[in-house]
Amino acid sequence: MQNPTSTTHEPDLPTAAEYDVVVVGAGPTGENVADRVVKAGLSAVVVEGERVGGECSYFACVPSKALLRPAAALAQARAVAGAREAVTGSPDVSAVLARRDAFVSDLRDDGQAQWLKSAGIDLVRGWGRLVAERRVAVRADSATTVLTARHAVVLCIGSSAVLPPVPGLAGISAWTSREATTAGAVPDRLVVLGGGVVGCEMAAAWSALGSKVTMLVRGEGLLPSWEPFAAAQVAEGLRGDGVEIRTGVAVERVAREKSTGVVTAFLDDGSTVESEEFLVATGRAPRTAGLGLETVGLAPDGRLLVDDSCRVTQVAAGWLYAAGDINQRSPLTHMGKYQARACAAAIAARAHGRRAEPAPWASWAATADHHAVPQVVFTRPEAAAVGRTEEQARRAGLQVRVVEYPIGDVAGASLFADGYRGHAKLVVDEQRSVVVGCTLVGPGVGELIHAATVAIVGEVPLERLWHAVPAFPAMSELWLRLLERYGL
Ligand SMILES: Cc1cc2nc3c(=O)[nH]c(=O)nc-3n(C[C@H](O)[C@H](O)[C@H](O)COP(=O)(O)OP(=O)(O)OC[C@H]3O[C@@H](n4cnc5c(N)ncnc54)[C@H](O)[C@@H]3O)c2cc1C
Ligand SMILES: NC(=O)c1ccc[n+]([C@@H]2O[C@H](COP(=O)([O-])OP(=O)(O)OC[C@H]3O[C@@H](n4cnc5c(N)ncnc54)[C@H](O)[C@@H]3O)[C@@H](O)[C@H]2O)c1
Repeated sequence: MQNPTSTTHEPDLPTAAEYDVVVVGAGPTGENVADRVVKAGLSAVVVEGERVGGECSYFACVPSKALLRPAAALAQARAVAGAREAVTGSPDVSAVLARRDAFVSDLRDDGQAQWLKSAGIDLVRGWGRLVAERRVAVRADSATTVLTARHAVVLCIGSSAVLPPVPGLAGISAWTSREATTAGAVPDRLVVLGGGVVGCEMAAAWSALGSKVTMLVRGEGLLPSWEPFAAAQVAEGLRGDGVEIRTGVAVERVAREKSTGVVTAFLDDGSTVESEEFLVATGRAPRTAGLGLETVGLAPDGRLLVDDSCRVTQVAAGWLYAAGDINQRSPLTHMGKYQARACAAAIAARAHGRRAEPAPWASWAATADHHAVPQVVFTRPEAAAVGRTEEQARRAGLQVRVVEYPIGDVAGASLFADGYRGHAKLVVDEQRSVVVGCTLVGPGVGELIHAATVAIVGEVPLERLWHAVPAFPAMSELWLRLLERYGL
């Protein structure tokens, strides 16, 4: 559409600029919204307060996987006779950290900023704040820029770690996922509070690099929203690597001894745990504080409710959107990028005068959020899931049938690793004869889960899935075995 217009006033007055779309936050979600609307012929500016690329690129997905991969590669080689003999020693810590640093570009965002430019997207650095309908003020270096959106403001500002109200926590320089993914040295001992995905992955990563890790978990086990067998096998893997997992415990207070730097956690069972570092991995919350939501009639720290096109339903006139972690629908990078594609399609369609009602599976509807959110936990063994667990499917009132299979019995798996251990569970909606959920645990299963995503999204009847023949001897022959066990 039109090119952005901009007016520069006296130095102490705000600079004003107008775009079709103003995106706040240049994480994976914001970058994709901007890219897609520009490709659709609209003008776009992205506002970023920290680094272009967001949490994912520097403090989350990328560095955590870079930390985890070397130990996984070693374990894979050690699982194959003939290769095992060539592998000696343990991971080279400084090489692992150097590779991690390279993956996060030493925390510099020049490359991603350059990509924005090459994609025709303007960048305004600074923290954005809503100041009125379709207006975002950005303050940086004592100057303020006011950006006006002709069609849409899209909030893609992500989430930040939640610190629970544990007495003493504020005074011990506790790690959050940011420190856990960027640390430059291996702590002798690390305590991890929380048994979710961050807790499990960081326990695996730092334990493999030589830290003595203790996980403090308030519930009965790890990964509470996963199939119990998957959580149990991840716990078994962590324990096998020397991680101590203490379940059913709460931390009453923490303190760091000044002279030694040692942190002591005092638990509700009367025991204590000491460590050099203490990682809080107890979930994340949207970064809505200070965003100026009240200036457009929303509660200042309130939850943003969105429809399937990510349009905020509490705001009249439909100009405000929220995509990615901020809307709490599916807080994962790939789902944020998916929402970005849907949201951008909706904005572009509406800008061109179409209603773009978010009907299920329309290109402007993030329908998969409700049915097929894949996730891989990169522990050893890996766990991968998509769709509903058996319990979730039953709670949803579906007529459920479950099929399970030991992945190690698949020829491809036994060739992949000697004595391969893994397990698969398929949840079938009997009424429609379609897969609604799948959970896999075992080495390399992260690469197998997409087949289940395709089956769920495509609502492929099992009788037709039968004709999707997996190659021999690949691990994906698991699909044949599952369908045979189902009775086909
Ligand atoms: C340790 C860890 C590991 C993870 N691993 C994975 C994984 O393997 N796979 C996966 O799919 N997901 C993973 N996640 C989740 C993933 O990081 C998030 O889902 C993803 O980053 C969300 O993207 P986003 O664009 O919505 O937000 P973010 O990546 O958080 O980006 C938001 C951006 O907005 C900016 N911003 C915020 N407020 C403002 C403002 N007012 N003005 C201007 N800019 C602002 C921020 O600086 C940031 O750059 C992980 C998370 C953690 C913590
Ligand atoms: N591989 C991946 O896909 C990946 C990796 C890391 C993070 N992530 C995403 O990042 C987000 C954050 O992950 P996370 O692990 O921090 O959150 P989470 O919600 O997955 O897990 C938090 C855990 O902390 C526990 N907890 C909460 N309050 C507590 C307290 N006061 N004391 C003790 N335990 C407490 C919860 O019971 C839960 O088990 C999630 O959306 C996750 O999916 C994804």
